[in-house]
Amino acid sequence: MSETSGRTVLDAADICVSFGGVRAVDHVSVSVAEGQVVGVIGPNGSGKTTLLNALSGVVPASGRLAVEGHRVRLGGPERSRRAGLVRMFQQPQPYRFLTCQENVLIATPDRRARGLGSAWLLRPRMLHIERARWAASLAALDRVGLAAKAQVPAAILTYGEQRLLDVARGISAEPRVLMLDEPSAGLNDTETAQLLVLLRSVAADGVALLVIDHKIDFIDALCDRITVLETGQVVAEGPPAHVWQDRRVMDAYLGTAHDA
Ligand SMILES: Nc1ncnc2c1ncn2[C@@H]1O[C@H](COP(=O)(O)OP(=O)(O)OP(=O)(O)O)[C@@H](O)[C@H]1O
Repeated sequence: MSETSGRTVLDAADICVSFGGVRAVDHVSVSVAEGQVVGVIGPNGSGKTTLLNALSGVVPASGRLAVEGHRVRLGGPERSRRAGLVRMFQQPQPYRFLTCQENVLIATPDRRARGLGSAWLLRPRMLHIERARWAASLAALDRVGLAAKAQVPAAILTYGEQRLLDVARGISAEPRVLMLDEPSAGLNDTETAQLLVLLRSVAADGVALLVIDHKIDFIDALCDRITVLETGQVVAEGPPAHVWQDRRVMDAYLGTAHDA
């Protein structure tokens, strides 16, 4: 793990989300550089998922969002997606009756020329593009260790494999920012360690990662920086070693043993 000094890819400032009288996210700012992994931790109900929802455009939010220096208007999932934000959910969400490869293929950007002219006149080119998409989908499955299961239905994968399939789909969507909500949930220690290596390799490709998780060892080993939320507000931020020294974080995560 190293703290990168790449250019900023995700820059979110002053993000606020309210549900009726509840301010779920309260003036939260977070930025992630190219190749960097930023963790978001905090107690249940502290606003972590809602922050990701705001950045993905699926809940009404105020504040400013920029991806690679380009402003993205909040509140539109398509706008966030077009800007390069890709979101993975708490529960793996494969299409259960499609094969693993088909699951990845439908997450792959489709750059085919459209229209009747394209369909016929550009046929050789389209075939070439389709072959490349199929090869890329297999490469993504290989990268997460699922190449041997490319042709089996997603329904028969274990829970851990479904998570890996989700990561393969995320990578194939060519994200600039990959946002993961509790990716290690339900994984055993070996699977969690494999996921850590995989996510670091995705970051090494230059993708900016924003990761919510409750497993502190996983977050500590994975992240370059950590943002800690409590009741919707940032209460600590910085490299892991700095954040773990924060008294509020110690109280919340390490109990009161440090007082002894
Ligand atoms: N759609 C919604 N409608 C009303 N309130 C909501 C909604 N979504 C979240 N909340 C509230 O917003 C606050 C933050 O919830 P959120 O799910 O973002 O927390 P979290 O930190 O992700 O929690 P957890 O770790 O349990 O997933 C909570 O008080 C929650 O009840």
